[in-house]
Amino acid sequence: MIDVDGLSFEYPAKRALDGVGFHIGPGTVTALVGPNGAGKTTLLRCLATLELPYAGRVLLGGIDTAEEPRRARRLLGFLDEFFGLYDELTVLQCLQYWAGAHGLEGDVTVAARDAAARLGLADRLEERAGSLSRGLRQRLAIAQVIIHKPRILLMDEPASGLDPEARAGLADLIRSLQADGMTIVVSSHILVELADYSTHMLIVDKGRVIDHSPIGGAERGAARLARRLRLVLARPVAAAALAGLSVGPLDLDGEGAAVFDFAGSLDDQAALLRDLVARGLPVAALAEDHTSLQDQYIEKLKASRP
Ligand SMILES: Nc1ncnc2c1ncn2[C@@H]1O[C@H](COP(=O)(O)OP(=O)(O)OP(=O)(O)O)[C@@H](O)[C@H]1O
Repeated sequence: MIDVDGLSFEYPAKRALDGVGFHIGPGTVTALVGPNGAGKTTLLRCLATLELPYAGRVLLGGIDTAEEPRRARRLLGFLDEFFGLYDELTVLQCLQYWAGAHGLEGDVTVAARDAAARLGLADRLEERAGSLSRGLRQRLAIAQVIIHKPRILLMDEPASGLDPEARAGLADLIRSLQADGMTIVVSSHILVELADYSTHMLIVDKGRVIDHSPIGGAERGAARLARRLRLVLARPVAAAALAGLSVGPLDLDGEGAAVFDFAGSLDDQAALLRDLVARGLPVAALAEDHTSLQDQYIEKLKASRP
């Protein structure tokens, strides 16, 4: 759905992207991560046709963005890190305006109300955008860029300024947009949250792609079949004590912890826990592993540096 080849971009005194290439499949959610100044925003702006690369190609749904930018833009929703709103308009008017600007057919008010409801803004329709709090402005900006149900959604730091409840709401929204078939790229520094909904991680550093891989093993991929679990034992045990488990052999580290992909249901997870306890193992925890994305990121970044 997104194909990038040999992409380079330079600001007057800085090469921000240097021969970037990758392929993003349809229906995936890609976490775009990297240190400050790595080139994430520049990359998203090139994908969104807002910057013209000095070398390389970007294809969106097979459309070359340099040759047919207007056609490519119809596939796109883009949330800029520093977005602007029409402060004098109400929430409803902002959304009606964007629905009209995208040439939506049918009743723009229905589309506007629908997008507002998805972002928890249904009771704010008559408030002026200029009077909204930072987090509510962020939600309105997101509603604006999904109102035309784009096939590709690019978001630069969408969680910044959102309170914890709204961030959880954003994760739910991203999952539901993915379920609608949208291909999504999200740049963020909050890896624990990205792990909640991303299927792939694309790491950039110093304008280059360091790594691009599915999160939690290839079989997880877009279908999110497997979850990553972390087992923690109160003390290390002999490998033989873990033989014959339904998940196959587990590789305990020196402190008695193991991280592994688990394709079963929550009932299967409960059965695994019962099995571990029945074996007399000192189980301190068996839960979804939310730290692994951060660990993977740090490891891959370190490995890429001399
Ligand atoms: N308008 C600009 N003019 C000159 N240099 C720029 C400009 N915008 C970005 N840069 C430089 O290009 C490089 C990439 O910046 P970019 O904003 O794409 O990084 P980023 O990964 O999004 O960073 P952050 O995580 O801090 O938002 C940085 O070295 C930055 O200083």
